[in-house]
Amino acid sequence: MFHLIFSYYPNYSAFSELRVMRVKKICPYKYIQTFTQTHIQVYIQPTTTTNPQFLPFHHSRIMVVIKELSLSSCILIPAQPLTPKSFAKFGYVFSADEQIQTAKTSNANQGTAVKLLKVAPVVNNSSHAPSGKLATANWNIFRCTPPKKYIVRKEHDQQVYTGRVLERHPYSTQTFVPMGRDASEKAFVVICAPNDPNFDNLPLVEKAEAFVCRGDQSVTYAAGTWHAPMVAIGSKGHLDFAVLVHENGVPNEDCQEVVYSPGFEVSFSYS
Ligand SMILES: NC(=O)N[C@@H](O)C(=O)O
Repeated sequence: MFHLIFSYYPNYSAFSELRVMRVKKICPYKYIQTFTQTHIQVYIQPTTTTNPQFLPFHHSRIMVVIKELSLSSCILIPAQPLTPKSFAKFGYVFSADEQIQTAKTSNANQGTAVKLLKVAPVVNNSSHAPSGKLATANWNIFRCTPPKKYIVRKEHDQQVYTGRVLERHPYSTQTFVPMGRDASEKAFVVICAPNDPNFDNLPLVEKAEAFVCRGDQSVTYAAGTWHAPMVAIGSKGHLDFAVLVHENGVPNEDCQEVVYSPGFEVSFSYS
């Protein structure tokens, strides 16, 4: 009997070479990393020695690829600095230093805190989901490792990240709050694309935009906004995010993905 512990959908034939693997004490995650950003399924065959605590994924996680698209030409997206204004078409940014001048505020904590009110929405539209299964608000933590394999350093400190996936959470906002990073750091890159009304509201990747984000900025993707999986940058190792999203456990309603071949490129710099 096999357990599905991590499920991505293949977008190339290598998946057919995937062997069902016996879990030893290696982390199957390393196995997943041998694939590029595509979708694969990794099964395990529990053995008597398999101790659940060694299983990195205690439950199956289905990412549903709704489309695989070929790009006829390379798309290069120059990243811009993230600000509430520059990101407004895709969602919301909260960053105390930027919003303390503009947000509605009140006193709190017996006068020892300034409370910035309603700096970003929290949306749960799961009542409109086909399954009718209501989602719960979940705080998850994403420990993001910079995808060094997909970032190439060019001349003049230019970095180019190649991404191949855009995804959306059709019925929920998703907020990423970086933890433990300084306002002075360029800590992560977010990539978003508008819907293409002429193509089933799939991403209009030619109009995608990218944003370099500081360590004190949080982003909220509006419900249904196409975005790339989080891209941590820099040389400080992993970047942890507290992530708020509504999930009902129905894969196609929690997260839909579009996979591109070849990928799109995002240029950014650390200076
Ligand atoms: N790809 C991926 O993990 N996306 C996350 O936003 C998620 O939890 O769905």
